[in-house]
Amino acid sequence: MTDVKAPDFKAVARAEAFARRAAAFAAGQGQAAEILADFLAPHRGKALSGYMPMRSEIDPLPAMAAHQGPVGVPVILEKAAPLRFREWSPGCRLVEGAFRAMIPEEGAWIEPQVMIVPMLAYDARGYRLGYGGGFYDRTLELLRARGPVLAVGFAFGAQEMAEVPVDGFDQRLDAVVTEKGVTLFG
Ligand SMILES: Nc1nc2c(c(=O)[nH]1)N(C=O)[C@@H](CNc1ccc(C(=O)N[C@@H](CCC(=O)O)C(=O)O)cc1)CN2
Ligand SMILES: Nc1ncnc2c1ncn2[C@@H]1O[C@H](COP(=O)(O)OP(=O)(O)OP(=O)(O)O)[C@@H](O)[C@H]1O
Repeated sequence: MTDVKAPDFKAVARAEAFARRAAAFAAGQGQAAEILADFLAPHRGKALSGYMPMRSEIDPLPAMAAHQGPVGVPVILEKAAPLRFREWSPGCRLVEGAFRAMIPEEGAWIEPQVMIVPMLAYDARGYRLGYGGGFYDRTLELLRARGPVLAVGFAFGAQEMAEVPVDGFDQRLDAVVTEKGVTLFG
C-alpha cells in the first residue's frame, strides 16, 4: 500500500459530515446569521468574504448584507490554486461558476481581511473539513503570508467532530460561529 491512508480518512469523515449537516439543515439555523452579524460588527470597514450557500450549507447572506464595507464571494479560477473573491451586493446578478457555486456576473476583485468560511465539519482545535479541493487552505496560506486575516468558520453546531482528520496543509480557523454561539480558538 502506498499513500492512501490520509485521503481515506478524509473521505470517510466527509461522508459522515454530509449526513450530519443535512440533518441540521433540515432542523433550521435559528439565530445563527444574527450571531454572525453581531460577531462581525466590530470589523465594519474591513473587506469581508462570504459565500453563496450551496447544498446544506448554513446561510450567511443576512450577515453579509449587514456588513458595512466591501463583501466578496469566492470564485474558482483554476484547480489547485487560491480562490479569488468578487465583489457581491444583495440582489446582484449571479451566474454559475466552477463546481456549481454561484458567482457575481461582474464586479471588482477584493482581498478579504475577514473571511466567513464554509465547511463540512470542524473540531475543538479549529481545524475544518471542506469538500476536498484545498481551496480555502491555499487561500488562507496565501493571505496570511501577506498580512493578518481573520478566518471565521460558520456552521451548524452539529457539524463539530471529535477530531477532523488533518494534513500538513490544513489552516486553522480563528473562530467558529454556530446557532449556539461563538467559539474562539487560541
Ligand atoms: N458555498 C460555497 N462556495 C464555495 C465553496 C464552498 O465550500 N462553499 N468552495 C470551497 O472550496 C469553493 C467551491 N469548492 C468546491 C469544491 C469541490 C466541490 C465538489 O463538488 N466536489 C466533488 C468532488 C470533486 C472531485 O473529487 O473532483 C464532490 O464533493 O462530490 C464543490 C465545491 C468555492 N465556492
Ligand atoms: N497550501 C497548499 N498547498 C498545496 N497543496 C495543498 C494546500 N492546501 C491543501 N492542499 C492539498 O489539497 C488537497 C485537498 O485538501 P483538503 O482535503 O484539506 O481540502 P478541504 O480543506 O477539504 O477543501 P477546501 O479548503 O476547498 O474547503 C489535499 O491533497 C491537500 O494536501
